Amino acid sequence: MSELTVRRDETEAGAQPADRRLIGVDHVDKIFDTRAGQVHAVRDVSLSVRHGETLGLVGESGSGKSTVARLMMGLMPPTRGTVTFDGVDLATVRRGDLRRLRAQMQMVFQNPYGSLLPHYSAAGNVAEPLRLHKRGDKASRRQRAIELLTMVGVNPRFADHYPRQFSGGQQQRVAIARALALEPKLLMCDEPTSSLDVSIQAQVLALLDELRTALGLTVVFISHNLAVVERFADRVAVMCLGQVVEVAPTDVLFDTPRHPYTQQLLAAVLPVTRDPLPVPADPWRPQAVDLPLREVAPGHYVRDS
Ligand SMILES: Nc1ncnc2c1ncn2[C@@H]1O[C@H](COP(=O)(O)OP(=O)(O)OP(=O)(O)O)[C@@H](O)[C@H]1O
Repeated sequence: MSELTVRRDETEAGAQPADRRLIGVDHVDKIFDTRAGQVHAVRDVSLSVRHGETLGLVGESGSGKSTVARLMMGLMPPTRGTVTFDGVDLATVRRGDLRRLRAQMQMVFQNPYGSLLPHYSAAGNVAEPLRLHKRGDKASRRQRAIELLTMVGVNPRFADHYPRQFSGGQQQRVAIARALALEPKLLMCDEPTSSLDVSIQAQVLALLDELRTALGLTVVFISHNLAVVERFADRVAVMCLGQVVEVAPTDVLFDTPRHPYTQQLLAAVLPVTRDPLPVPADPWRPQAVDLPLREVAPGHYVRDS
């Protein structure tokens, strides 16, 4: 790791001192060139994720959540700005070092079946990252895969079953076991329960909850389901039209949402479980504005609109 370029970042809106950040996203834009023109998917996003914390990322479809997730994982470069992982600038890191860093960031996807290799058994799927990263021999990888399957609640008797032979919830457990195989620091969960039945969702969330505590994982949790985010995240960032419009500790954001978009988002879903929040008389219309986040209370940042 000594050859890695280490950036000591300044702090940013919603951020922590550099040494407490596992992920640092600083003034990042992402523009996609498409045949129909440019898509400005992410605009001046600054976010940090502390070691061991769970950051919830919410916002309507197309607001840029998955793009931010992919940028955080170094799966594509930002058009502007910097992304750091454990103090390392992902844009300047060497290819081999990036590969090693990527082992520390693993993703759990919405569709577990689509994310598993259909012709590999459950144990084969879980052992695959170990094989790719040349960890251990075949027997020890299988042994480790079986331990991981057991840890996530898959009966090792089914280790040689194929993904199609499992239920959706069990498939997601296998996918989680595979994500944990390389002992990552970061688990990027992109709608990890959206494709599952409600009762199964609760079980998978409980599992993720146990694992993050037991393994000290840092988690970025993307979800449309605000009730889940409220339960699961330590802090929440709200995205709209490619921008982060508000960041706050979860209880603060849900109790006192300050940005009109956040207020509308919460008002749209929360009356079922909480007292309804007032809907602004003149509903806020999303606009792509380039204004900085303002700190309205300690740790609570809002974009002026
Ligand atoms: N590879 C790409 N090429 C062109 N445009 C893209 C690409 N990826 C994302 N976009 C566009 O960027 C914007 C943000 O997309 P993104 O998938 O990040 O949003 P999202 O909030 O994750 O949405 P969803 O909740 O539906 O997954 C959208 O307008 C999307 O069409």
